[in-house]
Amino acid sequence: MGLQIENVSKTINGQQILTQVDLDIQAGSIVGLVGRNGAGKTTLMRLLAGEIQPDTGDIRLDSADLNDIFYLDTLANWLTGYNARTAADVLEIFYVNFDRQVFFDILASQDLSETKTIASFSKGQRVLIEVAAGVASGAIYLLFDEPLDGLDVFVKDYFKRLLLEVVEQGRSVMIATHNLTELDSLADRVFLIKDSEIVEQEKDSDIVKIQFVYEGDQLPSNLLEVAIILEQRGRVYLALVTHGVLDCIFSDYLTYKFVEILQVTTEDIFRKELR
Ligand SMILES: Nc1ncnc2c1ncn2[C@@H]1O[C@H](COP(=O)(O)OP(=O)(O)OP(=O)(O)O)[C@@H](O)[C@H]1O
Repeated sequence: MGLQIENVSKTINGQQILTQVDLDIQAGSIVGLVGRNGAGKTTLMRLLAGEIQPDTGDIRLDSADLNDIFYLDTLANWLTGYNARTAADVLEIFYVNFDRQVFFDILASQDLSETKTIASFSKGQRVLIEVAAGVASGAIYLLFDEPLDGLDVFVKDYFKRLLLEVVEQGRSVMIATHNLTELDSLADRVFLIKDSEIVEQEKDSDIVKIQFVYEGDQLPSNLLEVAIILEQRGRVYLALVTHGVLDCIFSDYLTYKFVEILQVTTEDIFRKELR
C-alpha cells in the first residue's frame, strides 16, 4: 500500500538532479523532504505529481489514479487571479472528490474571505489557501512545497492540526521544507537529498548530541577527529558524537565536566550530513 518510488533518476538540461531514488510513502504518514537549495526537492515532487517523467525507474500508486495526488506547482502563479469561490470551481474539475464545504470552512476558520482575489492575500494566507485546497481536494497524497514558509505561530499550529486530521483519515502528506525545527514535531520520517541521492534520516541513529565543559586549553585532537563541534562558548561546547565516543568522554571525568545529553534534531543531522 502507498506511493512507491523505485530507482528513479532524473536529469534536467544535462544536470543529474536525482539518482536512483527509492522512497515509499505509507498510508497515514507525514514524510519530510529536506536538502539544500537546489538539491532536487521540488523536482521530486513534480515527478510524483506526474508533471515531469523520470528518465529511469518507476513511480507506483496503489490506486493507479494520479488525481489521488494533490500538488500545486508554483504557488506564486497558482490561481492567483481567482477568488476562493472561483478557485473552488477550478479545483472541482481537477479533483473529483473536492469538498467545497471543507475548503470554505477552513478559510472561514482563518477569516479568509471567499470573494477576495487570491493574489491580494498575504504570502502566508496564500499558503493557507493552498493547504485548504489540498485538504479539501480529497486526494490521498498531499505534496506541499515549503508550506511552513511565512506562517505565523498560530497559523502553524492550525496547519499542524489540519495535518493530523488528514493523517487520521489514512491520507499521507509530504512536506519539502527548510524549516527543520518544525519537521521534528511533524514528520514520521525524514528524507534528505544530497548529491542527487536520497537517504532516510534514522531517528534512532548512533549519534548523540552533548553539551559539556572542557577544562583543558584546547579540545584534544582525537576528539576533534571524531566529533562535530556545533558551537563553542568559552569552555562550553555543543557537539555531535557517536555513542562510542561518549563512553570515552564519560571515563575522562577530570577534563570533561557537566556532560549533558541533549535530543538530536533534524537540524543537527542536516548539519552533520551536509558539512
Ligand atoms: N526546468 C528546469 N530547467 C533547468 N534546471 C532546472 C529546472 N528545474 C529544476 N532545475 C534544476 O534542478 C535543480 C533542483 O531544483 P529543485 O527546484 O528541485 O531544488 P529544490 O531542492 O526544490 O531547491 P529549493 O530548496 O531552493 O527550492 C536545480 O539546480 C535547478 O536549477
